[in-house]
Amino acid sequence: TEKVCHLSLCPLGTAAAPEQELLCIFGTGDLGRSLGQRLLQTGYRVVYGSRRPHSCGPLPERAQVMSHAAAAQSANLVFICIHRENYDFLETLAPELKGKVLVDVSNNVEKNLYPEANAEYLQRLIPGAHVVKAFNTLSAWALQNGPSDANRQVYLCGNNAEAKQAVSVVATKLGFTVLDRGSVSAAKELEDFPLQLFPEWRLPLRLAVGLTAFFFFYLLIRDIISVYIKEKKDISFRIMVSLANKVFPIVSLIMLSLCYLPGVIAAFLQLYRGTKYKRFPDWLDRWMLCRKQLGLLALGFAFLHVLYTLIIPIRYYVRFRLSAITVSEVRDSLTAGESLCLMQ
Ligand SMILES: NC(=O)C1=CN([C@@H]2O[C@H](COP(=O)(O)OP(=O)(O)OC[C@H]3O[C@@H](n4cnc5c(N)ncnc54)[C@H](OP(=O)(O)O)[C@@H]3O)[C@@H](O)[C@H]2O)C=CC1
Ligand SMILES: [Cu+2]
Repeated sequence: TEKVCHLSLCPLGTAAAPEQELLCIFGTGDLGRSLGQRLLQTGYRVVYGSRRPHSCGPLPERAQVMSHAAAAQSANLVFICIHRENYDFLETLAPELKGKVLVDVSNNVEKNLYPEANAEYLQRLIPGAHVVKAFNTLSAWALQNGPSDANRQVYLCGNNAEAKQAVSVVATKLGFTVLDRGSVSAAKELEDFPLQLFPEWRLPLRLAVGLTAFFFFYLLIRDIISVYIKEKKDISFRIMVSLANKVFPIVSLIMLSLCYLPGVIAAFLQLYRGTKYKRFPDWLDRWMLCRKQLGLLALGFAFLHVLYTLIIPIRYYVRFRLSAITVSEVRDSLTAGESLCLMQ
């Protein structure tokens, strides 16, 4: 209350702003720097813990750098912006980190690299601290530039409710929406998130590529190679536009039907079972979940079909114009020649 009074009494409001909270960041790498910059912009004070406090790379202005132990002691919340492979030294800091909230932001380069999640490993190294897994689904770039529509959510999990609360307050102040995923046993799942690049698109995309390849080769053999063998006519110039324009609508219609079919199957299944409160079989579940992607791909192929259909008449028109010009020029020169003859 003293600070509030002080502020309201000061007419210009310039003196003594309320003391800002001090947060600690271990590691002065890409992520540590971006996070620190963002925290400073939000109004926090930041202290870095580093192996080389005097010779680390460029850090945001107004941030302090100290040894790990000194930095840990000065703050209650420590972001561990270090790769899991280098966590082991943290064990020696257990006394300084006792009772602190440790935020594990780490990711792995592939799934199931280690038997336990990074956050669980960190908790095992420092049992006296409260580990919270958070921010790992964001990139350093997204952190530095602040939340965008695509990157608004911060997933977190941890065993200690107060620790989670403290981290979610920081995340909210940074402008993110916090999604609590439960206890630290959810950390494995959170660590796998960044490794799944658009998982729901994988199956539909493979299907689209497979269908396109299949119909392309089928039509190539049927329309072009067979004509070449039978009639010795080379119409390979058709491959680029006419043939492609046959493939697109076929693939588009198949994808569209695949988009609607699972809904119909599901409806029949529900009628057959006489209830809608029963799980669908796994294959149907997965199929239902990628309907949106199937539909969007179908739309994409239909769009290509429209585009190519518009291109073909333009091509013919240009060819027609060219031949028309040639014909009229030949005719002109002929008539000119005739009149010359007549004059002679
Ligand atoms: N970069 C990104 O976009 C994202 C990164 N992450 C995670 O953040 C963590 C850090 O990533 P990033 O900043 O990119 O990595 P960097 O390699 O850029 O930085 C890692 C930092 O860790 C410290 N460090 C390195 N080796 C050791 C060691 N043997 N002992 C102690 N400290 C060491 C160093 O800091 P110093 O020299 O000061 O001690 C170094 O700057 C990783 O776990 C990563 O998975 C998560 C999401 C996104
Ligand atoms: Cu068509």
